[in-house]
Amino acid sequence: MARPYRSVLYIPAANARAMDKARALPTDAIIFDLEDAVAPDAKTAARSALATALTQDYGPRGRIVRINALSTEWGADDARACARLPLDAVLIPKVDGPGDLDRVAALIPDTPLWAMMETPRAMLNAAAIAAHPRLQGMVMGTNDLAKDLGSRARADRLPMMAGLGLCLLAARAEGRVIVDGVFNAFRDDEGLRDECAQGRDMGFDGKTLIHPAQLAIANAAFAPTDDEIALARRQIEAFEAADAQGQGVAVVDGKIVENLHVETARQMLQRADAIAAMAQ
Ligand SMILES: CC(C)(COP(=O)(O)OP(=O)(O)OC[C@H]1O[C@@H](n2cnc3c(N)ncnc32)[C@H](O)[C@@H]1OP(=O)(O)O)[C@@H](O)C(=O)NCCC(=O)NCCSC(=O)C[C@H](O)C(=O)O
Ligand SMILES: [Mg+2]
Repeated sequence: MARPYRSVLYIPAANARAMDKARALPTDAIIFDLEDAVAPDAKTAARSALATALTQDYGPRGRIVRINALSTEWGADDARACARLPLDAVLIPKVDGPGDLDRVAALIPDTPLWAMMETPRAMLNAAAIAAHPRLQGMVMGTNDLAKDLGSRARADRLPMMAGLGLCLLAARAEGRVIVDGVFNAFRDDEGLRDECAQGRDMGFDGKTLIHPAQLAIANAAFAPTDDEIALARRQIEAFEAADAQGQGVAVVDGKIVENLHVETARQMLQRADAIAAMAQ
């Protein structure tokens, strides 16, 4: 069963207390961050603290490590350290194209790779990045993207829409996971709820988060609701009954249900099962 990624919490790898605390947090996955959340003079200590933290049990939570870019003085050592650590994926920042994945893949033979989608060039190369054979997931880096675009922050995220849409199309074309960017105002619950709803409507699997207070909102926003689950069950039941009578279409609540809707309904039930399994 595919793992859910409703909530993906960044934790600075320099913060041993927060990494320990995360073992009990209701997050689907964790990004242990060696990059932007760690100051330059704390990079080496953070790498050691991360190695210690990863000896602990994180239960069903996905363990993703964001390394520094290979163009920095820390990137290659980060990648070599990750090759020896128990983790589920390595997240590469500032990816511009598939060559950036090749270079990290050469240092880390087996672990799945994820790409930060946060440069204008990455938006234009999204299809090639998504098609890289080692890529498992994409994370939107909307802060860096806004910086490079020179765009203004807007509640409706209009300036982000072209990039978000291109990355979603690319990820879905290749069957990759894709997680939305962070919401910086971590005490603004209403703003976060709105942005999660927008990301969910667009098709993202979940949202990256910066504070534990954001977890419950993202987990709720990206999970199927009880109504959606009930409707999915009724659609499957109605379609199977129609199919048994040689008909290719059923009607539920005044709307047609065809094969493709049943596929969506089954995927939704699988997602609900995967979420329920996280809670056990
Ligand atoms: C934003 C913060 C600096 C706020 O920290 P703080 O002031 O300590 O918050 P609180 O006092 O409310 O914390 C309460 C307790 O929760 C723990 N905590 C806080 N944040 C986390 C976390 N992320 N994971 C786990 N636990 C966390 C505190 O330790 C407190 O615990 P306790 O002491 O037991 O009471 C801080 O939240 C933070 O550093 N957040 C992460 C920031 C980060 O990782 N930034 C980089 C990723 S975002 C990014 O790079 C975007 C992307 O690349 C782009 O371009 O868009
Ligand atoms: Mg960034």
